[in-house]
Amino acid sequence: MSGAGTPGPAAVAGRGLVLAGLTVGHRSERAFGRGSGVAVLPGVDAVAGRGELTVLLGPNGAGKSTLLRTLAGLQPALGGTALLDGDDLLSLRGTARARRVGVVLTDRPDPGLLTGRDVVELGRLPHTGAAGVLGEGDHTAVDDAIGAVRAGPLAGRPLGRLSDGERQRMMVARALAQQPSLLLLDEPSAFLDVAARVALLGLLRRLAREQDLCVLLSTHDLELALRLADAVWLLDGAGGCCSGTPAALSASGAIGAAFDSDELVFDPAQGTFDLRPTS
Ligand SMILES: Nc1ncnc2c1ncn2[C@@H]1O[C@H](COP(=O)(O)OP(=O)(O)OP(=O)(O)O)[C@@H](O)[C@H]1O
Repeated sequence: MSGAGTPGPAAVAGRGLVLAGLTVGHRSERAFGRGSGVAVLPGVDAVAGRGELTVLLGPNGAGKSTLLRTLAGLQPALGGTALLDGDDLLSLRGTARARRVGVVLTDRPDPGLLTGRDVVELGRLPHTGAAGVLGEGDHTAVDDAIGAVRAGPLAGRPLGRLSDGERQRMMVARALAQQPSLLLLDEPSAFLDVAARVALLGLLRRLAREQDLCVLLSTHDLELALRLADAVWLLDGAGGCCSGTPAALSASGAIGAAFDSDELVFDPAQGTFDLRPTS
C-alpha cells in the first residue's frame, strides 16, 4: 500500500488505529478455521488517527464491508495485525472489545417497542455488568450520547417510528454510549437524503474532534467524503489500498484511477465527478 499526504499528529504519535499487513477476506467452506481463505484485501497498511474522520472509499465489491467487519470482530482476519492505541484489536473479545469499539452497521434493527433512549441505554451494557442496571454515571453517559447527536427530542419515541436519518443518529448515540475510542460505521448514510447525509458526516467529524475519537466509515458519497474527511483509505477494486489526505489522493490521480468510468471522470481541481464528454 502506498501513502499520500501528511498523516495527522494523532497518527504520528501511534494513537488510533494502525493496520500492518492486515489481510481480510472470506474463509472457504472447506477451510474449517485454519486461517486459509480467499483474500479480498491482502496486506493492508494504514493508519486512522484519534480526533480524525477517516473515510473508506472504493467501488462495489472492493472490500469495504469485509475490512470493517473484520475490524469490528465479526469475522476473522486472514493475517497481519491491527492495533488500537497500541493494543491488539483483533484479539479483543466481548466486554473488553465493546468498551473500546462502537459499531454501526447498515442493518435496520427491529427494536420492537423500544424507544430511542432504550436502545441508547443498551450501549451501556459493557459497563453495567450482566444485570444491566444503570447507575447515575450510566444515565449521564446516555444523556451525553443523545445530546452529542442532538437527538434529545427524539429519545422518547419508539425507534421503529423514527425516520431513517433520525434512527441512524440514535444508532450513533448507542455506539457513543459505549464510550469507545474507535467508531466503525458501514455506509451510515446509505438510506439518507442529501441534507441528512451532509448532517451525519458533519456530525461524525465533529464527534471525532470533540471526543478524540477515531472514526472510520465507508461511504459511496465520494464528493462529500472528499470534502469532509481528514484522511481517506482508498480501495482500488483489485485488492490494492492507498491512503492519504483527500487533496493528495485527488491530485495524485488515485481517486480518478479507482472511480473513472466510460461515463464519469473525476476532476481533481474541483473534487467532483463530471460526465465524460462524448465525441
Ligand atoms: N460471506 C462471503 N463469502 C464469500 N465472499 C464474500 C462474502 N461476502 C462478500 N464477499 C465477497 O467479498 C468481496 C468484497 O465484498 P464487500 O462486501 O466487502 O465489498 P464492498 O466494498 O463493501 O462492496 P459494496 O460497495 O458493494 O457494499 C466481494 O467480491 C464479495 O462478493
